Amino acid sequence: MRVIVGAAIVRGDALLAQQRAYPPEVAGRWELPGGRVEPGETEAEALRRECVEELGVEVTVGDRVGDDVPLRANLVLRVYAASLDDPSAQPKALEHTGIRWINASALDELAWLPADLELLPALHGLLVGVP
Ligand SMILES: Nc1nc2c([nH]c(=O)n2[C@H]2C[C@H](O)[C@@H](COP(=O)(O)OP(=O)(O)OP(=O)(O)O)O2)c(=O)[nH]1
Repeated sequence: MRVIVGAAIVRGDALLAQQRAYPPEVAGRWELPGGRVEPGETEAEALRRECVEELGVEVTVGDRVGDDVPLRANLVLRVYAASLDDPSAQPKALEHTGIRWINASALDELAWLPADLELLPALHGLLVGVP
């Protein structure tokens, strides 16, 4: 089983989402930072690497969020909570069209990738009770 890892980065009352620039079929859709786990990497290492590549920020990886979402044969999306090592850091869209910090009320309105829609209840759970 191969794994795509995603980071649910929460700061204050908001979750970071990024908008895909490619491929054309999914350009404009929103997703969590992350990507493929490379050989020899742990899932947390892959997430830390992807957050540097995609956002230019260092993160600490926490607990799993939700269940694995099947993407295709032998491939799943697996999400972990994460936080910015420097809470004042400004993540940048280095490989994406843009990023947004979204609060619970806007979570359901974004044009998420289909797999991410299945994670919305779990992502809401992360933002519940956040002041
Ligand atoms: N990163 C990420 N990928 C997701 C999410 N939801 C979802 O269906 N995917 C899919 C889209 C892609 O088919 C795959 C990850 O592609 P990617 O382009 O981010 O990963 P990568 O950098 O390792 O891939 P590549 O450039 O080597 O092809 O997982 C999500 O929330 N975050």
